Amino acid sequence: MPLQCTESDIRRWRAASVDDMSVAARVARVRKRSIKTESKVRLLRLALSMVDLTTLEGADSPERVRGLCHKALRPHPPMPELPSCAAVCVYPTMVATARAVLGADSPVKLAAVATAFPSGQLPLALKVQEVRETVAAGADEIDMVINRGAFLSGDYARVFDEIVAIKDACGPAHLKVILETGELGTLDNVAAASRLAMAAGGDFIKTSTGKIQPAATLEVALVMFEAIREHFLETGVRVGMKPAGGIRSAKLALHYLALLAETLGADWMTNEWFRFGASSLVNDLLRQLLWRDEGYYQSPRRFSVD
Ligand SMILES: O=C[C@H](O)COP(=O)(O)O
Repeated sequence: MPLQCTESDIRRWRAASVDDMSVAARVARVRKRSIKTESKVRLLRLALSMVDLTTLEGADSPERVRGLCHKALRPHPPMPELPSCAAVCVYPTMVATARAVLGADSPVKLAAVATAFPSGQLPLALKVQEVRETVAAGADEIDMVINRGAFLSGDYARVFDEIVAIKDACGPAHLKVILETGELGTLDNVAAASRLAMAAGGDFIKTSTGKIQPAATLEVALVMFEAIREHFLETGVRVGMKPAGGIRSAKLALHYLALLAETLGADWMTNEWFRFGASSLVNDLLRQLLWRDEGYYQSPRRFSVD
């Protein structure tokens, strides 16, 4: 029997209420924090190990995806001691190509967006079929989008049931549930959608597709961290978090990690439980790491294209 939600669950999610002022104040405090040199190097390396290196363009080609996989495996070949990225994230049509480069037991996971990414506007049966075929082609992780139309018109049960069906279609693959927070309008809605997605079985909750503005923000991430913390306290189930879209600087990545550390703590400070969805963050992390090593910033031309 598939997981079901009750009227009382829906009432609880709908009642989610966020104090926007206190969220803004906490984010402002984190932005002002400075991080000491040694911790900074450690955190830059950690951030590198947490990147889902992403390409989601109509112009994606097998060559581009192969290059992305090599970059994720070894972000800067002259420094083989650097960690690999957590995953590559591609469209379903590119999964077989990526798997051929990564190999069977890769340290870099293979994530694919599915469920008619980014709009999600396809009948559920076709979304389920897309997910099954994408996992069969070799994806370790599926990044699905929620049905925002249903969510915003108040049909929470439909959003819940779709996530349950997609989770079932994932089989052994991990499921990340993209809320597309830039379309949800309020932080209250972000909190409600986070709770709903976790209750429906999402292994991760993810902010955005990267196709809608605003994408990830620290404010939205804080609300989602708090929802994850409450879910863990209530159920004992740990859920991961993936801010995605618009995270391009090492400085911003470190702000996310500071917020993560003070909200969810050390247990979440690993790529098992936290990822950055980003197409062009890696080179700025590398520039900062090499600056620490060599004392000056490298030209972006020194690195392969993100
Ligand atoms: O999931 C990841 C996003 O699509 C990447 O967005 P970005 O190109 O703004 O880094």
